[in-house]
Amino acid sequence: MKLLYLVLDGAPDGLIEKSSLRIARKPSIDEIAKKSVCGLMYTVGRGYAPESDSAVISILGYDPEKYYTGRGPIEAIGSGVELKDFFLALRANFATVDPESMKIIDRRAGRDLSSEEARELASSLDGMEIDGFRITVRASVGHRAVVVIESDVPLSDEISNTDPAYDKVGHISVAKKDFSPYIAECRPLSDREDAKISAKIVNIFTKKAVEILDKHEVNLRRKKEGKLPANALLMRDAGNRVPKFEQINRRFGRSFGAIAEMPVEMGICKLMGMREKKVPPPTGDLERDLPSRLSATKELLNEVDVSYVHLKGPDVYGHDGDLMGKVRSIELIDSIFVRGIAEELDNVAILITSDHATPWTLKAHSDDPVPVALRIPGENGDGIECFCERECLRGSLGTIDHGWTLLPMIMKRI
Ligand SMILES: O=C(O)[C@H](O)COP(=O)(O)O
Repeated sequence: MKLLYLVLDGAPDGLIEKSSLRIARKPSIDEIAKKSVCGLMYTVGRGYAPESDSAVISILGYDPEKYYTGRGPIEAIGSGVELKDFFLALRANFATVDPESMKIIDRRAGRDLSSEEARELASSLDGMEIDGFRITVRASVGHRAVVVIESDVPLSDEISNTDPAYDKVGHISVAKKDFSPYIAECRPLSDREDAKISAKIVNIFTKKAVEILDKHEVNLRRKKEGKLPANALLMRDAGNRVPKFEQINRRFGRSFGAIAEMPVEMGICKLMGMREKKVPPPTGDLERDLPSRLSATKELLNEVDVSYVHLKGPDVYGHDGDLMGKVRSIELIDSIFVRGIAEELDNVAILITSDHATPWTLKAHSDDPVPVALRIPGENGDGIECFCERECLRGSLGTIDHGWTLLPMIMKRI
């Protein structure tokens, strides 16, 4: 039996009264959930407020503690950057800072940076040399970018983030509830010489980037237009190795395909050997974007056994603390995407879940468990009323402590 694996990025808000999933009018999703077995899932593990990368690796069946090597290399691959033998890759955000004090005014430069503006800004930094190391800077979607330090010798990834919103716990980065609003000094996390070198390059690059970006014509124009300048790069999740996954098709004996909107998810799916079904980059307007996701999914369902579809929408509103925006994004996913695909799913199992919670009350990822609904045609469901945290809490799947156990269990059932 085929499977549609639908991930609503950041949709959950936790077991709170005003949960977007509870408030949103989503008849198509709720209809599926009613016929599903349901539960709650800690996508990485209890106590982790994961980023999308470790969470997606986990819900695709791979323990991130064993496989995860940092977001940087994954974002680089998802952004089409060629990684040579020795490198250090970091996820970056174009952000707005006070260039004197390095105080962060907005971690995402107002979230209105166009991909064209980001590309122009990235190209002003791309190819910079620092102490003989060449720096590649590649813009991806909106405020997101990747920085790759190329080297002839191995570079250590044991360095801290300059983005204060995320902390490294081992290799895995977790969102912080509170943080000091300044660009953090990159620190070596070991006393090895190569960690000190990596940290030094990152700090020099960070300062040079602010000098160059603050004077860049794109930012002079943005300031004139009353927009925030994207005059800094916040960096996080350094990695010097590409994760090696057993190819997912071989692992589960089924063909997998992926539709995703962000380089990080596309990078993971590419590394697992999934067929990539490209869609236009998100415009920030779900009504405009969802039809192309829907048509691509209909095609993918005919091409592979398991279609992994990762929709970004709700996460953005969670980060911005916008409850009604988040509710609206879920309602649009329901009315355009899920209602549109429902007629194709008569003999297809569907799994609906999320990679992590991004509570609008927190404006960040949280360690709350995410709801799971698995509908297998011909099998009875739990009859829950609505796809949300509280209803799924009482589902027959119970609480799944580690997301990477879910897919292996499902693949045995369908
Ligand atoms: O949108 C993304 O890339 C991440 O999910 C959140 O990252 P940000 O907090 O840096 O925007």
